[in-house]
Parts: sequence; C-alpha cells; structure tokens
Amino acid sequence: MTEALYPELPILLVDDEEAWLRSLALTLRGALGINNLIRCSESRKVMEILSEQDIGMVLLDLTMPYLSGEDLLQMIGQEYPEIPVIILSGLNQLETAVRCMQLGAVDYYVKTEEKERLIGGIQRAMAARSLRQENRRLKKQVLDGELEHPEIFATIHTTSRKMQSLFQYIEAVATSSEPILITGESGVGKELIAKAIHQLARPQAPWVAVNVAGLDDNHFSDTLFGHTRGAFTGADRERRGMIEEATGGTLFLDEIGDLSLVSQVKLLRLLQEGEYFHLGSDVPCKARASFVLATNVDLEALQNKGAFRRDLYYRLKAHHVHIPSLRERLEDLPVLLDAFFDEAARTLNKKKPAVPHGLAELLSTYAFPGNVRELRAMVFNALSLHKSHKLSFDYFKQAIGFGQTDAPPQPESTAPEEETGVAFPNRLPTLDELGELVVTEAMRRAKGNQTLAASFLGITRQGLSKRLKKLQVPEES
Ligand SMILES: Nc1ncnc2c1ncn2[C@@H]1O[C@H](COP(=O)(O)OP(=O)(O)OP(=O)(O)O)[C@@H](O)[C@H]1O
Repeated sequence: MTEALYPELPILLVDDEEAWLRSLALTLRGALGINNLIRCSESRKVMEILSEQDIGMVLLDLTMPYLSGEDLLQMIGQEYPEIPVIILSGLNQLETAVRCMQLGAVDYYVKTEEKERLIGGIQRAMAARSLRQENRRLKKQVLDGELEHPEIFATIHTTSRKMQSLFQYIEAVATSSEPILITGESGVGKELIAKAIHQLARPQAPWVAVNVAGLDDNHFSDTLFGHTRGAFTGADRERRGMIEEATGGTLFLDEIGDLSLVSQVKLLRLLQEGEYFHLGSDVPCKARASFVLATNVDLEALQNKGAFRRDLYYRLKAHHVHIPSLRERLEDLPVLLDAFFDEAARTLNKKKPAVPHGLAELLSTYAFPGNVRELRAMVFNALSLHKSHKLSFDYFKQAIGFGQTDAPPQPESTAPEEETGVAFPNRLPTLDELGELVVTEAMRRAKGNQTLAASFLGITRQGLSKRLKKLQVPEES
C-alpha cells in the first residue's frame, strides 16, 4: 500500500545546502511524521514552485546565493500572504529576526541550536493554518448559505435549518487534521454524519469503524494498536491494529463515552502526539489516520462526575458536531416518512403506499426516544404488516401508545412546560369554555388536520366538525 501523504498540502524546504535539506527532512519525518515535503536548493525556483502548486508552509533559509531569504520572504508575503513562512537562519541575530517578523515570518529559528523548538513551531504553524482555512470556509459558507458538496449529504434526509447549518460546519472542518467529535442521542444519525465527513475528506481512502463500548483496556489497546508476536499468551502472530488499517483514511470510534479512564489516557496520547505502541513493543508508531469519534452520552456531565478526562474532553470539543434529537426537528418527519416508505417498499418488494394525510402530525405528538432509527423501524414494520390498499393510522397509533393510559413514558423535554399539566385561573372555566379550549388545542396540535384532531379528542370527524361550527373555529381540512 502506498503511504498516505502528511500533511495534506506539502511543506516547501528552501536551503542552498543539500545536506541540510536532507537532514531537516529526516528530522521532520521522525518527529512529526511529515512526509509531504518538497526540497528546493535553488532560490530562483521558489516562486515558480509556489505558482505551480498549493503549498502549506515554507521553511526558508536566510543566506542563499541569487535571492536571499529576506527577498523571498517579501515576495511570498506579497503574492501568497496565506502561506506561513518560518525562517531558519545560521545566525543568531536579533535585528535580523525582528526584521523577518516585521516582513511577515511566523517564526525565526537558529538552524543547529533549536531543532526541538522548531518542531513545536512547525506544529503550531500547521494548526494555525488549518484553523484559518476552516474559518475562511465557514465564513464563505455562512455568506453563501450554500453547500459545496450537497451530493454527500443526499442520503441524510432533512429540511431542518439546524441540520443544514451543521452540514455547512461539517464541510468547513471535514479536512481538518484535528479529531471531530459527534454527539447526539442514540439513532439520530451520528454514523451517517461520520461517513459524510469521510466522504468529504478522503473518499478513496479506507473507512474503519470500531465500537469501543464494552472493550476493557486490553481489548481496546489490542483492537486499536495491534500487537507483536508473543505480546501475551496466545499472541502467536503479529496483528495490525485498526489505526494501521485506517492509514490515510478515517478511523471512526463509536461510543467513546464508555471508555475506561486508562483507555482514555491512551486515546488522549494518540490524539495529541499522533503516536501509539503495538502491544508488546516499545517502538513508537505514527498514526496516519484521521479521527472521528462519537458518543450518545453527555460527556460534560461524565466529566463533572470524574468519569471522563477533562483534558480529553477539551481536546475533543475543538471540532464538535451535535445532532439534535428528532423531537427537536419534527419538521423532518414528512421527508423522513417519505424516504423510509420508499426504501421499505423497495426492500419488501411492495408498492409504495400513499403516506396517510396527518401521519406526520400524529407522530409529532410522540417523543421518539430511539430517534430516526425508531421511526425507520416503525415504517418498515407498518409496511410489512400492511395488506389493504390504504395504509391506516392504527399501526402507528399503537406503536406510539396513542390514547393508551399505559403509553410509554416520554422524555421530560418533549413537551413545553405549559403542556405538562393543566393550570386553571382562579375562576374555574365552565364546561363549555373547557370544551372550546380542548378543541382549539387539538386543532393546533394536529396543525389543522381534522381527522387527526378528532382522534386526539376521541370523537368522530363529523362530531368535531359540528363543534367547530358551533364554536365558529375555521375548518382548515
Ligand atoms: N436524516 C436521516 N436520513 C435518513 N436516514 C437516517 C437519518 N438519520 C438517521 N438515519 C438512519 O437511522 C438509523 C440510525 O442512524 P445511525 O446509526 O447513524 O445513528 P447513531 O446516532 O449512530 O446511533 P447509535 O448512537 O445508536 O450508534 C440508520 O439506519 C440511518 O441510516
């Protein structure tokens, strides 16, 4: 397998000494895993290289024949202000360093003395550049209000404004070298979103998904890092870990809220240093995969209880996608119903029934603790049981416990406060007044659908129609 290039945009090393270029390339590879480098020992070629391809960063020597580092720094600043330039000089001279910084260099290092500092400086410059890129993309998307790759999100059915904004954010951060955290209740579509991120950033590269729930620390380490032969009893051959399998692509770690504290330390080191050890080996390996992590647990609450490391939590929060529950975007019900009826009909080899009028309104009274997954299963069940020409409400009413006193409990947040109890003003309303209130409320909840409002009230549609006429409430449908 060919090795994936890191970072995504090459770093250009410019120095007239070939030997120094070679040694710097080796240092960067060893310390940071950087293998996407262009070496240039001819100062007059630098601008040509920059005009021919996108470059992520330039490391520039100061003293060179023909064009000096300062000349080049100025030219790069004028033509490519977005490219960070780090100066590497043989001289430890304060005035030169100050001049270079004034000309726009992001840092200045003395070649032989400051390799360690240089490595940290390059890491910071790469992170700053990628943040700037993300900010630019985000700004552009907020201004345009449009997605660059709507086709990637085509299988995620939604009309919700919140979801559209999430898609824009995802487009902006998908290629980041930082890990991306996806949170949301079970069944909201976290894995779908993780796959979209993969498709946006690295569609041709491997996608590897690991559910870490229930893995003790040994299993977690063995699964992710792999082991050497003889690492433990029974390890009679070497095994590649999932990180290696995901080289160049995406490693999706699901249910990270379930990780033990010991495994969290290892995960943090992996995300922070990009390094890990095979079980049974003390030779560090570089991870060359991008990380997308998901959980349906509230990590902040877990962190407050001491069950999730604070440093890991903050590391993950940098790029955070929170998917709202289905009950927070009930406007998605009609498109989801339509898509799932379509899918179910194809899968079950049945004719797609017309979605009964008012079904979305009926379902909007339910809390959907299992979110989109639950809705999808409901549609598949309804269609597999369905025989007559017209799909009836009955199956759905039963599934959501509609009208039953032992209906499944609904999460507290589903109903606004005023809907959770009945509060009367000091004067009790008369029965007629109460009837009017209940009918009006049923019509509101059913969004004007009389069949549905009638079923909320436990009366016939004709009965409701009569009451509406008496009350002079407009009849919408
Ligand atoms: N917006 C959507 N459009 C179409 N299908 C969706 C949507 N959201 C979720 N689904 C479907 O719902 C099911 C659950 O989605 P997914 O597995 O991504 O959820 P999850 O949040 O990762 O769940 P869990 O936390 O249980 O792992 C899948 O069949 C998925 O295809």
